[in-house]
Amino acid sequence: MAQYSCVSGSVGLITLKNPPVNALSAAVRHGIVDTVKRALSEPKVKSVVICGQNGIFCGGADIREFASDMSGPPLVPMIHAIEAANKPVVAAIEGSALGGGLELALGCHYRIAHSKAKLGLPEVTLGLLPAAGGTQRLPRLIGVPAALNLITTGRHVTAAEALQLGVVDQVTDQNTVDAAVKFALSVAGQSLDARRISTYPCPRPSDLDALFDGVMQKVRQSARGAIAPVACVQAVRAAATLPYTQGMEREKELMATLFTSGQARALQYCFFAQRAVGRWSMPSGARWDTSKPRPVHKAAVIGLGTMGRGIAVALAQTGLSVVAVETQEKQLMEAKQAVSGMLERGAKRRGVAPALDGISYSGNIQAVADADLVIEAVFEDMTLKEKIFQQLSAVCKPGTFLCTNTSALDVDHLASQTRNPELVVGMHFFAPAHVMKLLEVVYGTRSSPQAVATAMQLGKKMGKVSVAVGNCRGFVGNRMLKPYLEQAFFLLEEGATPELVDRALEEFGFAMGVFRVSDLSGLDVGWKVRKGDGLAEPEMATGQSARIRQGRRYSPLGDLLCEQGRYGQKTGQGWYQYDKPGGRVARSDPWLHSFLEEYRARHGLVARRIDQQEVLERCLYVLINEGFHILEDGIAAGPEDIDVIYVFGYGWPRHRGGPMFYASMVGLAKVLERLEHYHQAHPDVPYMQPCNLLRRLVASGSPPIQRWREVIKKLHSQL
Ligand SMILES: CCCCCC/C=C/CC(=O)SCCNC(=O)CCNC(=O)[C@H](O)C(C)(C)COP(=O)(O)OP(=O)(O)OC[C@H]1O[C@@H](n2cnc3c(N)ncnc32)[C@H](O)[C@@H]1OP(=O)(O)O
Repeated sequence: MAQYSCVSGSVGLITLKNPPVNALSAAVRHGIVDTVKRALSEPKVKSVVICGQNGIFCGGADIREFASDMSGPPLVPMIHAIEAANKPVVAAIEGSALGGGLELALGCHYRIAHSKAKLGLPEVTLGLLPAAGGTQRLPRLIGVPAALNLITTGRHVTAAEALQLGVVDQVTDQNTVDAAVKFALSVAGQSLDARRISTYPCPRPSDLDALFDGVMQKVRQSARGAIAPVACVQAVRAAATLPYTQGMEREKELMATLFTSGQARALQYCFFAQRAVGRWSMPSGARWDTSKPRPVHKAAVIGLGTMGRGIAVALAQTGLSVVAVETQEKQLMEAKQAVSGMLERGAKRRGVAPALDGISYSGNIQAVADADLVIEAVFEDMTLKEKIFQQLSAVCKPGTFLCTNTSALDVDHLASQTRNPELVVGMHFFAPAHVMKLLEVVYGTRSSPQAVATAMQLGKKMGKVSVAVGNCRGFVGNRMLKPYLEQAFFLLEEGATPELVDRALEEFGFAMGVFRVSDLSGLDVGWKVRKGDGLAEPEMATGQSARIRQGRRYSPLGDLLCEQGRYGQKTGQGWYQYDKPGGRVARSDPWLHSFLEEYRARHGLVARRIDQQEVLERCLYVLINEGFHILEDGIAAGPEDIDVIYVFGYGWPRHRGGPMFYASMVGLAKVLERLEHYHQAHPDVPYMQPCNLLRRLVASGSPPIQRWREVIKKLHSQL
């Protein structure tokens, strides 16, 4: 709703009220229409101020309404009526003015922002475009290049940048509503002819075609198949080439296509999923709202390899006091330099002072004695980790939380090495740890809710999207990756090439296909794991047993490449070839193709034609199937947890919503049918056997993803 009052004798003050972000719900739009009418009709009112309650102007249209029939006054005529008013209307922007909120402000005659306010048109991140005149007014106000940048990226700008760009007229450190009322009093009675943005001519850059062609090319490249950024460019082009009314028609037309698209549904699902994962729960019933985190002032990192360095940087950037421990002297010296460099570069980018003094270094584990929380980040070697957890348990002050950055190992086993297993949790960061947004917080059977709450809160403080998950081999992300990688290898055996598989996955929207990622992260990483699991032994790569291990189909292709020293980018050769060791541009490698042909001949495999659809179905559906197992096992509390992990940690295209959402869009019955089909064709691949939960969901009519938790709960109660 919107509340109306008359202040300072002649200013009509309209306050948007819809906690928590004053979204423009139908009730709020009704309120605005009514209160604006009232302000304009009251003779004593000479000017108007629009503000939002509780320090936030407006978070835009109410995204929850998009799923239902949109009723209530539409935004476009509402904003036109404000712009057409014959009394000055001033927007008092505190907190955020985003999406429809900024479009509302652009319909006002003046905009005054608090210095801490953020403004933006983030519709593109929801699969939409600013369709309440944003694509037509913003370029008229700040020029085409700047408008294109804001609209196609959806980025939020500070009040200072907004002032510089010309989005706002004034920035204040004082009470924004008071400043706006004072301003409104000063402009009462003045002509508004030059204040209606829709009447401005749109500045036309001389190289208009070149500008739009360049932007369109860049946008298409980075969009990875997302349609909204492209529509945003088309809408701004309409502003630059058509009269305002026709531009508005084009904006509406483009929005109509986006609004009902699957991509918009996926992106809006991601928006809410990202927030839902913060409301974590554990099978014990412990929850986010009943578990109190303990404050962490001092944190420690053990092991300063790539992961440890990134974690130390991320902790220091949060403002914590950090102790970084590395027992190998040479590595410690190198790490000191590397961490300082990372902190300096990060600080420069953010325009702040580097937190160099926040970190102290030591070669002795005793240095962590007074830390509130320790993150172990040494090699993936259980014996080494066991020793460290025993030492930590002896060295640390009572109550210190002991966390492991393992990406797959047993958190319960590590906890059993300590005196207080309830203080142990996994904090699985993704490389590079100071950049990647995802954090898996892994609770073991004995982890206390307080330990989980503390790790989740620390993750949030570090700017991570933290997801609480249960303990199993690979947790959620890496567990699901295993069958996906396995299928990619099998496809090569059956006739595909790395290029074909990668192209299918990249056209689907992944930033990189599976083989390019493997070259980037190093083939030796997986090789080491497979050796540890007793799967990869040199003598096993030949003869009858080469393609069967532990009773199931196995592909030794990755092992064979490693045996040849082809570790990927770092050695200049992997699934592709590179100019030199460390080179980044992947080129098709004739050697690899001959190697695959020889391999197939050796094993009596006849190459067949494999199309992109088979690549996608096999790679993605086995990954999704494992996701259903994870839900069935209670390792993830809901599909949102899995989807957020895949979008933020594994490059799953956000406009496809995450693997579980994607499955719901494809149709669960179809996913089941294809898995059954492939399992029949490949009975020696257990990952293809459809999960019971998937069958159950299909049997119960494939409910929408928002209702899967009910089916899962029922399943768990029957076990
Ligand atoms: C053909 C039809 C034409 C229709 C025209 C429709 C026009 C659409 C234009 C738009 O305006 S689309 C919406 C654009 N706005 C946004 O994208 C902003 C989204 N919100 C945010 O970025 C942030 O929430 C915030 C405003 C910066 C505040 O951040 P903060 O960290 O303080 O809080 P959150 O945890 O993010 O949010 C709190 C709570 O509020 C919910 N919420 C936030 N924004 C909206 C919204 N616009 N609509 C509905 N709900 C919103 C959020 O989901 C949280 O609730 P939850 O229960 O925890 O999920």
